[in-house]
Amino acid sequence: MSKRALSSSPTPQVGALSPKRAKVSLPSEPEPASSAPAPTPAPEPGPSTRAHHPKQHPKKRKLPPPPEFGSHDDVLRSEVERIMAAEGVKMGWSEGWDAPEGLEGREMELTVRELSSTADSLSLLPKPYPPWVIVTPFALPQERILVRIGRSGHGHSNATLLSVIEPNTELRDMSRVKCQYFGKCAGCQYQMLSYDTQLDLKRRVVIRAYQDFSKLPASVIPIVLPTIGSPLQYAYRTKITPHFDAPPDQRVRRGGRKPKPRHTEQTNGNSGMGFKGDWELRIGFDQKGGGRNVIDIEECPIATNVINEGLKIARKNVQDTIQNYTRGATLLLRDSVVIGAPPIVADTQPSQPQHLTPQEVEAAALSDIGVDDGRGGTVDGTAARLSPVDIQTEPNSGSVAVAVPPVETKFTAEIANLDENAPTVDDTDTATMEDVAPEFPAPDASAEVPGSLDATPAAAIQDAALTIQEEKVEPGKEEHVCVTSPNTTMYERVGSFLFSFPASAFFQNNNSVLVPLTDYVKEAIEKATVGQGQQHPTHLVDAYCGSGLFSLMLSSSFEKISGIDISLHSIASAVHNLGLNDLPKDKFAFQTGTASNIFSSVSHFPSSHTAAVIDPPRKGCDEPFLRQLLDFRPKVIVYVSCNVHTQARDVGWLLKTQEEEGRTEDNGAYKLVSIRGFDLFPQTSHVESVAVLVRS
Ligand SMILES: C[S@@+](CC[C@H](N)C(=O)[O-])C[C@H]1O[C@@H](n2cnc3c(N)ncnc32)[C@H](O)[C@@H]1O
Repeated sequence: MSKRALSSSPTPQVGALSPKRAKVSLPSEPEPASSAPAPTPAPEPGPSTRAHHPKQHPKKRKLPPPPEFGSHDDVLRSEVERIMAAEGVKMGWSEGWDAPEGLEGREMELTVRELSSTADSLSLLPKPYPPWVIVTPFALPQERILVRIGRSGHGHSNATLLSVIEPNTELRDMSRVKCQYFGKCAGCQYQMLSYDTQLDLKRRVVIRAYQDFSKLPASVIPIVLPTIGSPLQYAYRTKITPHFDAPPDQRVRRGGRKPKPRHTEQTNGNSGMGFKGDWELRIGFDQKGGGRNVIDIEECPIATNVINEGLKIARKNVQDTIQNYTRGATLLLRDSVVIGAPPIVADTQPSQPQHLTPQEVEAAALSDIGVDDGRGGTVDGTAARLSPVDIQTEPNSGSVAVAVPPVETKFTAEIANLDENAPTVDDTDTATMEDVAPEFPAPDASAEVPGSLDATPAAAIQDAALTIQEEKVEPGKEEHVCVTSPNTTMYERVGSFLFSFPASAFFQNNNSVLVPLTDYVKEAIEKATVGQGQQHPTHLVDAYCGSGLFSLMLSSSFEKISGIDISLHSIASAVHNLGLNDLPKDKFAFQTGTASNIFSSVSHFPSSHTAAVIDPPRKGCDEPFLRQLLDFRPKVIVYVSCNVHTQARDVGWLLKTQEEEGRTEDNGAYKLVSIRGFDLFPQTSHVESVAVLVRS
């Protein structure tokens, strides 16, 4: 791909790219909303259009608080401010809230200026409008597009793409699109692009993140290396969480009150289920820019085959029992390997609904990647409600609904902490392996107990809610099942290692790239030490270790390994995974607790011979952790993150703070030696970033 194809020229040379002028029909072009104001032609340049210039609002508007650092909205804010600054308009958070008058509801043609790190196209209103950015999903740089302008925000208005009048044929090829919902669903943004282009775009996201969010001078930021691609670009996701609403006439809030019907609710006049009024059950994901609208999704091509098979059955279960729901809920579907099991017979008998504890929600929601829905998901993804990859956190509940349809009994998918005896995770709790292992929840009698080598994994994986045997098992390959119950023990194989964890817990969602990713981390540590003529570190600190992915995958290179995670279940799994993989338990120490607690327990580790792998959730590390990391001074730090913006902030903090404290290269200051993206999320704008810091 030429560099120009992605460039951000304010006056794009559309003709030079000889784009076809044929209009591109999007596979799922949004229908014009009937309530939208009548389209108004874009103003002709000239004095007669002055009425469209922004006016001061007579009354002062109450501004929303600035977005959370590194969130979708924060990244968009930064990009809008950069474009406005290039147009001579400097904006702090309190400026730039007055959109040109009469813009909302207008249809107009625009030329896309560039693609944001949130995968939205950014255009400027044509002259004689004042500088004002229009944010339109699913359009590409230099394309001429027809949009309908929607709500405005800080320095910008959101728009719906109605058609691509003049496509960028260097980038866009609609025959690449594999999903019938593309262009509507909030999950994927990049299916029309070649995979190489996707990887280039992700590299650019990493570059911009370090430029704009690290506060570091360009001189200390190394050249960002090319993004490593995912071996699978479709059928890779091992977890999806579609959701649905309860029928309006059945909905009950906590306390028994009936909620008001939502204005955005779409009706078709034919529920076919005997409900009063017009309502249609939709089980799926958020519509991009569609408020709370859910798109009914029958299959998701980025999810594995076994998940798509599971989705069919889970959807049928919900359709057959929707009359029992008084609240909406979220389905959990995860792909698990079957370990040494006889074929598991599909059991589609629904069981009672299950709920996660707030601790499980925190661990799961904070650590998962969210898909941007253009409505401002927070850093931890919890506010990006209805996306394909989020566990849904119900407002004010602190728990997650997992829709396992009930039989006969009417129930409220009430999101309360039912499990009062659930183990609590206190920040100061630093239980040892022995402490946590017995508390691992054994969802059913056949479930295995961590630490026990006599477990019967095949039985443990039997999912009361739904198990589906994958139809075709290629010779030499393992069987997979679709797990829907949060307490079921999952299995994933990564290289020669086997990992188990409860279905409610965090595990990376693209298995196909985990060997390249963990190999890369291993080699980065080696390169930074042995490659520089030094000794390989003997000790490993694995902060935010989950169920032990990095600890186990890197174990052959270290003598002692210590891991910490806030999730009790993940730590119990990490301990159990040692046994599953025949690893010596005395080499490892896993503990539950907040990440900064790791340092007091590794004071005996020789810091000059210690490597630290840190892999926090999207919100990044907190300052107490970074402070102690800096004081502990491991020889190498490998920072892995699914949010490069918070990673850039944290790396910036480390380098700036050591400088303020008088560290230089001569007296052991860290140097940022490499940054590289990994594509764990093909077809989406998300990127995993790996930054390596080494001290002298
Ligand atoms: C992105 S996941 C990484 C897990 C693991 N490294 C892996 O790759 O499977 C982040 C992990 O951080 C944990 N976590 C979240 N907040 C934490 C905190 N304050 N202290 C320690 N762990 C935390 C979550 O439970 C989750 O397991």
